[in-house]
Amino acid sequence: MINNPIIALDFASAEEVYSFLTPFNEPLFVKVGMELYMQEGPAIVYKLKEMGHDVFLDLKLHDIPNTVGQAMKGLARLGVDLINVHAAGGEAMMIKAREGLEAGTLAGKMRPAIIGVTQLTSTSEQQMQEEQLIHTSLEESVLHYARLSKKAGLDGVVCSVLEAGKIVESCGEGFLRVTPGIRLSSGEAHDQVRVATPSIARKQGSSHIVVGRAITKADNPVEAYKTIFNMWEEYA
Ligand SMILES: O=c1ccn([C@@H]2O[C@H](COP(=O)(O)O)[C@@H](O)[C@H]2O)c(=O)[nH]1
Repeated sequence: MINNPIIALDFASAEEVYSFLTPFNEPLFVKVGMELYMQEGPAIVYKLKEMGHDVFLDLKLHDIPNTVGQAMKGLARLGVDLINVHAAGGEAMMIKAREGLEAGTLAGKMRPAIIGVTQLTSTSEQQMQEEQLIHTSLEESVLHYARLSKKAGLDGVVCSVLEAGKIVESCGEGFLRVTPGIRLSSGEAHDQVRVATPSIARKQGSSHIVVGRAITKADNPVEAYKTIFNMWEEYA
């Protein structure tokens, strides 16, 4: 799996995706999230793979173990490169998710890497404590979910840049730290709380960054992508 910045294709239709991607003229690492998948279904994923892009299918599954396992078995057929579940679903759910992916992956193909969402990058410590009734620091909660994801045999986690370094120390360099909440220093945070620039992400231990609006809403998305790519690569 390449480690180029992952572009979040948060669009409402396939047409918008194609017109966004046309000026890039190169294979990218893209993310299909709930907004796009709920509108366009598996067809958009097949099409992006056919176009030569790496695909992160960000559906954040969270249900009972059997349901998630069976869903993953079906999703494995799409041939994506990276997929995720909510670590809050628990160890048994994550094990079933991984086993479902293994069972559904077509012969001769690699199973997608699977990662657990720890605490969303839009969550603050205060919100976590008050709304989830988790009485520890946000960092400790993220680390707990990272260790649990590793125990369940997952390949890494979604976390913010702020926790990435501690996860390397605790789970090792080979365990993925996929970090959304990426902004240029001049950029608006929008609904994100735990944010950082691409350079800080690289220095603090992210293995991958996910970037949506800083690219998709830029006046010149190709230029914005190049800027972010260069900041990310500079500290490799
Ligand atoms: O904790 C999480 C998990 C997933 N996301 C997703 O990443 C992108 C971020 O978009 P921006 O426009 O760069 O804020 C978006 O698709 C989220 O669903 C996340 O932000 N945080």
